[in-house]
Amino acid sequence: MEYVVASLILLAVLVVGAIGLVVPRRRRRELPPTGGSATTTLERPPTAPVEEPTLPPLPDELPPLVQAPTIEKPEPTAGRLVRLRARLSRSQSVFGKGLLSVLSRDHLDEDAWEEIEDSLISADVGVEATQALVERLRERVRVLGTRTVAEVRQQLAEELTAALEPGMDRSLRTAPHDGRPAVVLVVGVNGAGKTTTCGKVARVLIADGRTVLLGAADTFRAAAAEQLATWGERVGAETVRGPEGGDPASVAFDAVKRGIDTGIDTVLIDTAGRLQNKVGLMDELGKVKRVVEKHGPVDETLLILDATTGQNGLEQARVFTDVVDVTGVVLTKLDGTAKGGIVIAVQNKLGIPVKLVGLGEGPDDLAPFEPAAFVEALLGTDA
Ligand SMILES: Nc1nc2c(ncn2[C@@H]2O[C@H](COP(=O)(O)OP(=O)(O)OP(=O)(O)O)[C@@H](O)[C@H]2O)c(=O)[nH]1
Repeated sequence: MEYVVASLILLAVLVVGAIGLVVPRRRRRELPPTGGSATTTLERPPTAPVEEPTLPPLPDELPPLVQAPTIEKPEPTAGRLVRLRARLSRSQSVFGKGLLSVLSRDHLDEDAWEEIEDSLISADVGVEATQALVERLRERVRVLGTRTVAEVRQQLAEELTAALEPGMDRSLRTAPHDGRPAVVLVVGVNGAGKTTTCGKVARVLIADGRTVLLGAADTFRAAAAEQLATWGERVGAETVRGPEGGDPASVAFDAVKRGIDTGIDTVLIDTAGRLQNKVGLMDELGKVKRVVEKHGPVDETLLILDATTGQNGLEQARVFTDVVDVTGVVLTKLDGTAKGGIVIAVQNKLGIPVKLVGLGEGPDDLAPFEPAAFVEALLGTDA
């Protein structure tokens, strides 16, 4: 019995001992390595001293948030009419091919002279101017007797140039004076090309080193002011605008004031298109001019005439001339008509010089008007 009790005690001791040996081993396997230490201290890994991030230095001028529009560099104006001569191709066929081929016939009888008159009238030269021109030409041909094509061409060119009154002053009064900008008022019927002409003239002036401000006195159409401002952005000219439907005279006044305050050379004022038979609108135009003139006289009032409207344009012109004292005509869209003779009619009837001609929709398709170069372009080189 004593042996049994002793064996049981020994067995119990062995079992406890065996458990004691096994459990710590299992625990050790489950625990993460402690580096020999019995206690696990959560230490951060050694770190380098925290440094403030260093920002690169700011540039003197911050780049603009919105990309500024690229300012365009227009072509020089000198010789533009010659460069754009091909645009007169429709008129060229009337003058160069039509007239010259008749004039070069061996015998110029009454029928031939009538044909010549008809061609000139259908090219919008106007009846009176045509008759005067044909009379002079007949006389020269009669006196000269024998005629070569070159001689006839020369005589026709001289007569056409004379009819264009080359002695007229065609300079644009755009230079600042008396400490204030020159003011140019741009007028005409709807769609004649006023806004486009303002933009083209601004380009020319800026290319010549002038500073320009645009006044959007067309307050009827928001799109018109927008169109003008776009031209301004493209060439680097500020545009003064007013609220839609606002008083155009007040916008024009503000534009000139701003031009004076900022020392601008030339202020170009674009007005709304108006029909010459709308009395209220014509009165309004008169008001625009009077209000602007509180700052000083308007230097140039340009009437924009669409060449494709032909003799109708002359009627419009007369009414505008009565209201605002037009100092120069810009004949637009000559590229789209066979009636280049309208230049002669305009000057002949109105006694106002054509100063500029529009020969396309492109930004540089505006040329100073030069009678001799214009006639050369009309007659063409191959005649
Ligand atoms: N072919 C041609 N088109 C031109 C010329 N000048 C202007 N135009 C075009 O004629 C259209 C009318 O021009 P605008 O400048 O808007 O005319 P606007 O007189 O200001 O018009 P409103 O403000 O409506 O009175 C546009 O499509 C121009 O591109 C030109 O010399 N030749």
